[in-house]
Amino acid sequence: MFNQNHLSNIAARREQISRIVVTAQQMRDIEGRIFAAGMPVAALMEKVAGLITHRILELYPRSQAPCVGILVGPGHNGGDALVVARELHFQGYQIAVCSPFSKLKDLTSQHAQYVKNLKIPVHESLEPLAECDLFIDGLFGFGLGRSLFSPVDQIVNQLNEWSQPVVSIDLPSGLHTDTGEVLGTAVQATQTFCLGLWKLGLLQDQALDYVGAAELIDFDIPLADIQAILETPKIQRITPESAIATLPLQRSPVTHKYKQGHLLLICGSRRYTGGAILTGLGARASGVGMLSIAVPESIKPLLSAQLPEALIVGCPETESGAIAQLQLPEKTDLSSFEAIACGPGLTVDAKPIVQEVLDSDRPLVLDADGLNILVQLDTIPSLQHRQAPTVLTPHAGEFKRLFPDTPDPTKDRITAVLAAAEQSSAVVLLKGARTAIAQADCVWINPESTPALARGGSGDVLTGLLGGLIAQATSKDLPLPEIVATAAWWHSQAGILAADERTEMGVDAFTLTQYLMFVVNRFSDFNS
Ligand SMILES: NC(=O)C1=CN([C@@H]2O[C@H](COP(=O)(O)OP(=O)(O)OC[C@H]3O[C@@H](n4cnc5c(N)ncnc54)[C@H](O)[C@@H]3O)[C@@H](O)[C@H]2O)[C@@H](O)CC1
Ligand SMILES: [K+]
Repeated sequence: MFNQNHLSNIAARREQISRIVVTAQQMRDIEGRIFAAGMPVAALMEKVAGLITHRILELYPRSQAPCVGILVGPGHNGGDALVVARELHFQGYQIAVCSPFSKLKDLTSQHAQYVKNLKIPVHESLEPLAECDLFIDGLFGFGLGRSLFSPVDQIVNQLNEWSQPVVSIDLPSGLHTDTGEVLGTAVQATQTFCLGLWKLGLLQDQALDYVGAAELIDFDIPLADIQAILETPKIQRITPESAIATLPLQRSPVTHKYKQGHLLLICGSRRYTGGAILTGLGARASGVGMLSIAVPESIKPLLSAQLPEALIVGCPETESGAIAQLQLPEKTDLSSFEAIACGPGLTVDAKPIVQEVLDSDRPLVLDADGLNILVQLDTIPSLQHRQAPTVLTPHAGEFKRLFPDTPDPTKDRITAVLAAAEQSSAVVLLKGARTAIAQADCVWINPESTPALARGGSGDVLTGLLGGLIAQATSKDLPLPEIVATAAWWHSQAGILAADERTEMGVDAFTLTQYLMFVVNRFSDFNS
């Protein structure tokens, strides 16, 4: 009987699976449970390779890629590749195999034997595959334990030089499964079919030049086996569903502006006026009920002209044009706001202001010069004194200044951001191509972005957006790191949308603010 419930359970499971990120060891343990439960290793390899073959038939039809070169390593990644070789052979592709290892795991060796018996040519070197239109990289998967050495490193370098399309099975051979580090050399894939669950290394910035378009091949790992293994750190991919679920999309029919959150932005200086405007426009897009923006008195008219709906608070300024002192309207103090976001364009001359907001009992976002001043005030003790949550939004340079004692964020961003969150008790958002957000022992990774966002002012937009979301969320009791994750996702999706329409060169920070609302519109169905 047709069971609608069963189908929606399958869809929900797929979505859950797409959020999970694993290390090599976790994958090995999960795989171990499946095999211990009775799934034959060979059967699983057949299933996975069948799914890969199916995608290759769709993406690279025989008419476009008649001749396919298959690179085979010693382990089960090589076994997968040999099954794909066999199946593509039966579909009429012309196949040539390069298998440079003399010793193969048993199952891989059996597949190699059968492929040879089918008269598919198997070579030790790559040269005979020079005329192939497409390559399948099955050299190493999550079992790679050390740097590539001769002759495999030369094979990989030669393959990269040929610049033909390459499909990597599980991950590009040569990448560390957890850190994404290049171990000697690595395959530059056009497409990576990640098997079963997302491997952490594919979501690390340093891997991105090698991964190409990444796609998950879901082979129905039972959720119970995953849950039995995954403890901490818990690493999650942000999905449209998870992001949209945290947005304050629905308002009560009877409400008023102060019930929709009141955000205080503290930003700008005579030197940096644009940062304040962009932060304000980011906050505007968040839908926040009330927006107050504290700036130096002399730039108040500029802000008022750009953000007529906001309450612009002109403050006394230093000789250099930074805010000298917060001068809030009568009967208002910092506790009047649901959230404070502070930093863009401040200059480091606004040090007393940052001290004041750190001392407040309000949720606080610190960015840009707010972070530079925090370093001067001594990061960890300043944060540990806080009575309310703090969100820090550094890029890698600011991160290193804030947290000199964590692992290098350019080598392993996830370990670094986890260490920073643990040391500071703050929510730390480490900006990058794959922005990572950590609190305690949990990390959220934004899996999609665009280099179009590598542009002055786009971080200011994020600060405003984030502040506005936090201000709205406090009344709704939503978990803070998930709101931060949503802001990061929303911001990057707006960049993607804008770049699609205007090219990557066309996404200046002001334009970005204009695309934010379209993202919610486009994805709001995910919430129903
Ligand atoms: N996890 C799963 O449930 C599944 C895994 N499968 C495949 O199995 C793969 C993992 O298989 P394996 O554990 O056999 O690992 P790999 O196939 O990644 O390779 C490990 C083998 O390479 C050798 N090796 C490691 N580093 C080397 C180096 N630098 N130079 C030379 N040799 C080196 C190891 O001694 C070992 O024999 C996955 O990536 C995936 O492709 C699939 O077959 C089906 C399902
Ligand atoms: K591979």
